[in-house]
Amino acid sequence: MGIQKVAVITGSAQGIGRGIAERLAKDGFSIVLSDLNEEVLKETEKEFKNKGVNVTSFVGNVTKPEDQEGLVKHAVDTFGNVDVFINNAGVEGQVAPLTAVDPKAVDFTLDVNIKGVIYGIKAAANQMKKQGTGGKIINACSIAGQEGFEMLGVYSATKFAVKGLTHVAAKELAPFKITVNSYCPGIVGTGMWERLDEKMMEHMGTKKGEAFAKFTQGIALGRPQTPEDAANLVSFLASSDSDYITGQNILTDGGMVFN
Ligand SMILES: NC(=O)C1=CN([C@@H]2O[C@H](COP(=O)(O)OP(=O)(O)OC[C@H]3O[C@@H](n4cnc5c(N)ncnc54)[C@H](O)[C@@H]3O)[C@@H](O)[C@H]2O)C=CC1
Ligand SMILES: CC(=O)C(C)=O
Repeated sequence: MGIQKVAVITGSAQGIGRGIAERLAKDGFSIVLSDLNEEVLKETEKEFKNKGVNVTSFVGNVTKPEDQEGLVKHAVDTFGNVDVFINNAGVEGQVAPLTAVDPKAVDFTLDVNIKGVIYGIKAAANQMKKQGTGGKIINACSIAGQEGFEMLGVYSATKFAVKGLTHVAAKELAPFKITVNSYCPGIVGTGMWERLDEKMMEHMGTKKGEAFAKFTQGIALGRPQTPEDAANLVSFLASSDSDYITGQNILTDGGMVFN
């Protein structure tokens, strides 16, 4: 193999982001992990190092443009360049009908899920343009970016925004051979769904585990998704096999939302 390509993944201390980082490491990338949660991030970095992965980490908040610039700078200082940048970090925010949304929760969810992706695209694309060798920007969308889900109105709106940003960035960056796509997972058993399940207890009158089970019943393939399932798609989007694909928001949900 030639020079190792470099992949940066936000929100990669745990959950889907960690699964993506593990897969891209197996695919031969040098890995830049990044997260707000320093403790879990450092533990994950240690585990990757113990497995022989060429890895570094950066503590950062995706809502802060200066952190996104710092993340890219850290990747370049450590490994020389950025080939793939994955805007994975996201939050579920409040679970509530639109008649009960809390303005602070709205701001928080929009900040992380929309502004975080905008600033990530900006920092990554400017670096890739400077390098002049193209690149791949990959965003975390969701089934909720393809169909609105009740009680998840604000979250759904942010994921529809990610879908739109993916279209725009793909058009603007195509002249520089930078492709921009998103992965749209379904019901993935991570910390996010543990919290969603708990928050839904209040509004749906469910017991622990019941909301997750109810949503899972809607999956044609009959099982919840794993981070590895989502990472399989991201691996393809990060590879040269996806070179002729841009501006697409691709479902990986076991058959839940049908386009
Ligand atoms: N879990 C699911 O069922 C689905 C998740 N997604 C999306 O996939 C992405 C990853 O989700 P999960 O791994 O399930 O979530 P998670 O909550 O398990 O992990 C998210 C990670 O992002 C980090 N993070 C949160 N806010 C951050 C910020 N401001 N700056 C930097 N890091 C931050 C957290 O510390 C955490 O390590 C999110 O964008 C989510 O919306 C999409 C569809 C389904
Ligand atoms: C977390 C998420 O995107 C859904 C709809 O499950």
